[in-house]
Amino acid sequence: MAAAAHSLLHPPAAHRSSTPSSLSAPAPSLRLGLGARRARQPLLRLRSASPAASDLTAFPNPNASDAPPIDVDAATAAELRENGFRSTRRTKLVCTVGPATSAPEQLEALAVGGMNVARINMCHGDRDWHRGVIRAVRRLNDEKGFAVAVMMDTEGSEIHMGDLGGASSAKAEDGEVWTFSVRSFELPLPERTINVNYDGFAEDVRVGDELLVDGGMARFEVIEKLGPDVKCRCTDPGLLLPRANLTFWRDGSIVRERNAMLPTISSKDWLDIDFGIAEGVDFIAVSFVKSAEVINHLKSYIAAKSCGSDIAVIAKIESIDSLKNLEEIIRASDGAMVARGDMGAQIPLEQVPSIQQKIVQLCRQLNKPVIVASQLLESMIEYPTPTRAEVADVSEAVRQRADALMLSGESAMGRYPDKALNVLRSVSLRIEKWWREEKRHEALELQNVSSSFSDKISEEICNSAAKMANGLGADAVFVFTKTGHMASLLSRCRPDCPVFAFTTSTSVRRRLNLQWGLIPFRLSFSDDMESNLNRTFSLLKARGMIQTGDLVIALSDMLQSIQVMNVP
Ligand SMILES: Nc1ncnc2c1ncn2[C@@H]1O[C@H](COP(=O)(O)OP(=O)(O)O)[C@@H](O)[C@H]1O
Ligand SMILES: C=C(OP(=O)(O)O)C(=O)O
Ligand SMILES: [K+]
Ligand SMILES: [Mg+2]
Repeated sequence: MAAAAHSLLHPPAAHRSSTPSSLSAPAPSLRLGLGARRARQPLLRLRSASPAASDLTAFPNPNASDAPPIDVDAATAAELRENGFRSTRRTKLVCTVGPATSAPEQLEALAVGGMNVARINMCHGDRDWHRGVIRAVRRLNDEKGFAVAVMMDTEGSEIHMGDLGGASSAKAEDGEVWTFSVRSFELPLPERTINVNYDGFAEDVRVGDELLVDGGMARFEVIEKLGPDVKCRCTDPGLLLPRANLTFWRDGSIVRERNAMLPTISSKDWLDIDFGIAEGVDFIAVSFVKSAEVINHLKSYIAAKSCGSDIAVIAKIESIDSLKNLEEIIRASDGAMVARGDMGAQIPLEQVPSIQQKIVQLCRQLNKPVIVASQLLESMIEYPTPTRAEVADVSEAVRQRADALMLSGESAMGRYPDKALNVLRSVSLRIEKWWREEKRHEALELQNVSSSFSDKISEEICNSAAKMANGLGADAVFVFTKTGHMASLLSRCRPDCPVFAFTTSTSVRRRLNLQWGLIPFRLSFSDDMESNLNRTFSLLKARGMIQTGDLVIALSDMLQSIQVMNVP
């Protein structure tokens, strides 16, 4: 992993003869004549007095790898060629991969359809299956130039049912008596019997408690306790799915006895995390986060274990505790997920929309990417078109300008994964366009997020560049960034035009793929902005992705500069 990332810093084969000192001279392929010279004369240049951070300086290695000069996928290139900058999709799309989408050709169809991040849910599937999916996504990226990131979502230790002995679902009818038990059974399971993963379950529930499956997909009343077995009568019939979440309620409140003491990251989760680190996943989403402490703990664990490779930690906001400690959790994390499925099982449903909006805004203030998840297109698990209400829900998340939308069952086990993805794509495009044209988005007053002076400069540069881009009607902002930080600060401003983020590392490129409005490219570059720009223009022009005359605002985190220019 570390070795692979390192080799990506090497310049492309075509520039093998370059040495650091010769970088400002145009490389042979950059003899563009008049156009190239024009690019070296920006209309405006602002440069801060602060010296460039030394760790941001690129030193091309003369033993270059055979990496192509720029990594871009065919789907993005085609989109830019056909529709131009203005109509690229800004909202990112996360697809949960499951039995309906795990074959290589199904994954490719999702990538072509706009999947930016593939999510694997560790509640389901086994190690070999997960490994197969992660490697298939990597292969797709290597062979087809995609930058699909992989997100591993932990199981967490909340109470849930077992896997129904292999059945894909079970139906509970009104009045039926079912046994919920912590015993382990031989297969096949006795009729109307459900395993529960939490040993304290039978002790904690009381006769008269209400038991909700997945927040109300089915309801039971506890009628009798017999040692490890709890007999429950179905009061609201419904479908039971493998590993469905269980909550129990007493006098109208959710009961959180000893289960509130369960660790957020279970021992099984730690093994999964080790596996994720070894396989080089890009994101780890932590289920049922209760405090910032667990996020800090995981981040130090990853730093110690992964020798330099950077895995981002996403806090899933889905429990009452996570709402109590919201701001400190988000500050500690690299991003958040509004996990509306379990959240809706823990708080009254009518509170979910306002909490969603609050989390989305808070994440933007704190410069953390945010994903809106669960039931966006739930009916498309079975039907080829969404309900009007689902389209309205997706539109609202896009209007709030969340970074990303997520499919769960729709892509994991639904009948129409590609159609569901296409609905997210077309609704995002339409709403984004509408809001841009009508200038309908409320101007969010962005507070300062930077602590160091150097970061403050970057932040001010990004805020100004976004404002200039809107004011000048720029076609694109280009940002050359090593760590991705400046790209994320630009994304936070939600400018009217797309942001082309050029980074030397494939892992940074994949991580940026979760963030609103960023089109990430892998490119080796130097700290000479003029030569970077010339080279980038020529590479993108050769692919038909930009044209002479396009108005570009270019930033770099090496020089902390802003340039405004027309593409030569
Ligand atoms: N790896 C997998 N193997 C089998 N089924 C899966 C897998 N991932 C997801 N699913 C199915 O897709 C459904 C929706 O996925 P998701 O929302 O991630 O899980 P959950 O419903 O457990 O929260 C799951 O209930 C499960 O039926
Ligand atoms: C995304 C969620 O988590 P999971 O699918 O893992 O339950 C959720 O609860 O909304
Ligand atoms: K999960
Ligand atoms: Mg959940």
